[in-house]
Amino acid sequence: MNVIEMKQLTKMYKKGRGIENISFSIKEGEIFGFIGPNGAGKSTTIRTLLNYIHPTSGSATVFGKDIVKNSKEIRQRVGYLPSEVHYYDDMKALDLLLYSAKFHQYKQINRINELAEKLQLDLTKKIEDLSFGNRKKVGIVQTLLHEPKLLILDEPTGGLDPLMQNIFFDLLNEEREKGATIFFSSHILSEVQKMCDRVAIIKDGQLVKVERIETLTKNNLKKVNVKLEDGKLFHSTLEGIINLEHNGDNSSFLYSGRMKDLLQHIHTMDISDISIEEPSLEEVFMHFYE
Ligand SMILES: Nc1ncnc2c1ncn2[C@@H]1O[C@H](COP(=O)(O)OP(=O)(O)OP(=O)(O)O)[C@@H](O)[C@H]1O
Repeated sequence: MNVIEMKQLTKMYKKGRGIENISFSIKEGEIFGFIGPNGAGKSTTIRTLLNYIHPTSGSATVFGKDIVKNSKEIRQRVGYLPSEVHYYDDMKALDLLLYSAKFHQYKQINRINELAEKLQLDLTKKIEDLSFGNRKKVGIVQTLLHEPKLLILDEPTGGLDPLMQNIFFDLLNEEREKGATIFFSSHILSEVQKMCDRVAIIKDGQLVKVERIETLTKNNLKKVNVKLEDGKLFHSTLEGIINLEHNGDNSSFLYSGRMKDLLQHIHTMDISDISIEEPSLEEVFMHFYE
């Protein structure tokens, strides 16, 4: 079953484009990444799905329900973490979270303490006295506390130190094991690579690609490192070679053509060392954005 389904979803702001004709679906139980640089349209897509802003055209469903007609029900069933969390500053973290639990008609109040303990969050403090990262933790507890079947997370790791990011990802894995579907946006590709089953890439408001993570990293593109004898530098005009860089007497590049062509091309060169490896998602991503 598709938990999220978008069909030609479009949002035009008065000042210009937000997103155009975005169509993709997310299946139940998937961890799905949404990747793109600043201003690409990730937040616009997410906010449209939750009906905080209205689509200009196209449609979408969450849990099979129309995002405009059934937005109240959808918001109640989803755990949504916005990229920037804004709260009533003079409330204590615990009071805010109790209020939130009530909104979701959630009764397991112990869970607030359990989550706060894992995230090392002091619930007795007022929101205004918390650092940016600790406010983010309040947002994370708020998002996870009612054990939603769908988590929609907009740049969830911003403000968390690397140790805390790992704790957060452990929490997400726990939710996934319980059967939750997770949709999260990021511009940090390594975390998407670590967590997600599939990824959608968005650029200038348009969908570039939806792909399984393995396919994306194995999709023909290779990272090649070469060292020539006598400290000579590698140069080539072979089609498919991009991003050639020299570091000392090492050369590296990305190659997107047939491997046979590359091997035929270099076999007469005085190569002293070579490695051909899978590129990182960052490198794959750069390739799409050339
Ligand atoms: N409220 C708004 N009014 C007008 N234009 C907006 C508004 N919000 C976003 N935009 C524009 O829509 C486009 C997409 O922005 P959006 O915030 O969705 O991108 P994003 O991928 O989430 O980026 P970021 O990572 O910076 O949050 C941008 O060109 C942005 O300037």
